[in-house]
Amino acid sequence: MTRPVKAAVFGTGSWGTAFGMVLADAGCDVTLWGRRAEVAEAVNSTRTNPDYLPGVELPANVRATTDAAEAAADADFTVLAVPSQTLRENLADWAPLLAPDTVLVSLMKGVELGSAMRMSEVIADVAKVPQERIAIVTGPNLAREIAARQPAAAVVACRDEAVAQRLQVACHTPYFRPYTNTDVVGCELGGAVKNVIGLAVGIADGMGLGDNTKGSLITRGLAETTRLGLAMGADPLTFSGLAGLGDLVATCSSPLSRNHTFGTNLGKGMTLEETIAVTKQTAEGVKSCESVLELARRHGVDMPITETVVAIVHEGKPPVVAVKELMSRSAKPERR
Ligand SMILES: NC(=O)C1=CN([C@@H]2O[C@H](COP(=O)(O)OP(=O)(O)OC[C@H]3O[C@@H](n4cnc5c(N)ncnc54)[C@H](O)[C@@H]3O)[C@@H](O)[C@H]2O)C=CC1
Ligand SMILES: O=C(CO)COP(=O)(O)O
Repeated sequence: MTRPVKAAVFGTGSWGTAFGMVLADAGCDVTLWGRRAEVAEAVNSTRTNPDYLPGVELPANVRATTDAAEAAADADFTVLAVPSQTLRENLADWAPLLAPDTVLVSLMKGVELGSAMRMSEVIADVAKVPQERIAIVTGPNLAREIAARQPAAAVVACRDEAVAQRLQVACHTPYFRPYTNTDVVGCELGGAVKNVIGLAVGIADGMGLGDNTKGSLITRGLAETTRLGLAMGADPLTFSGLAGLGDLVATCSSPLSRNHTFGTNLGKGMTLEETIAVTKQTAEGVKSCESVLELARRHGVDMPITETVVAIVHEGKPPVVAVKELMSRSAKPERR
């Protein structure tokens, strides 16, 4: 008899835990690694993660540990679900513990500050594994909705299509429908930049602006994401798929999105410090807007919405002034 697929999930935040549940529902044996003993204990003794997914009962084939070696042992898939800006440091500790042929799976939607590396690049750099053994999961997947087993589609991307297909099987459930893609660059950029556009839409919502503004920001946000993607070798069609438009729509529409909510608080007039103080979870766009802008500059790509978000979040530009400036840019054809 073959043994069940084994998955280790590093990070017991809301998405690590919810995706662990998806893998378990798909038949995998799942071990969550968490930093805090009380979270691991709660998962093992009450089958819940009260800090991150209160009220959600986890399947019996999910357990948790604070011992990284124990989590990593024999894992077919090693899933990484920590904040993008701590991944390098975290993975440096875990790399010596990884099972020899494990596939590393990134759930993260950010770009590293300083290096402007995508998460799959950070993984390759730190764990010294080829891109063919690195996959990502992305798409419109708000953790709380997935944890409620509401239907959603997703993308599993890997340069090696056979590896993407293995992961697709490992996380396919009646409520979670993953599609494969080999355009890792496009899928990762879609996930990271949608957080920046989610901040912009949140700011507009907080200012009391309506759905025309939202529709315009989503569409022009997708246009600047696609421009960057093309310059970086991505397939432009990826951006009209789940990793692009799909995730952008979910994030920009939902009060469950931390990036959207963060932007809304700023748009209502809270300062950056006040907004950070009330944000208990990772809002990747707050830091990644700077690394996305760095990528845009390196590749000579115009990303006016991203630039505006950086100016509001990090340079203290008042949203009202920023909107005026964005609207008074020189007129141009839509497709350029
Ligand atoms: N929550 C969601 O709906 C979704 C989140 N994502 C992405 O997944 C990634 C993780 O997000 P969430 O789980 O939602 O975040 P979260 O804020 O809920 O959890 C983050 C986890 O990382 C841990 N952590 C924080 N700092 C750490 C450090 N220095 N070292 C080790 N662990 C640390 C926290 O203890 C927590 O377990 C992000 O990149 C996010 O963009 C992607 C899709 C959906
Ligand atoms: O990526 C997400 C949904 O797909 C979650 O968005 P937030 O990180 O903004 O909550």
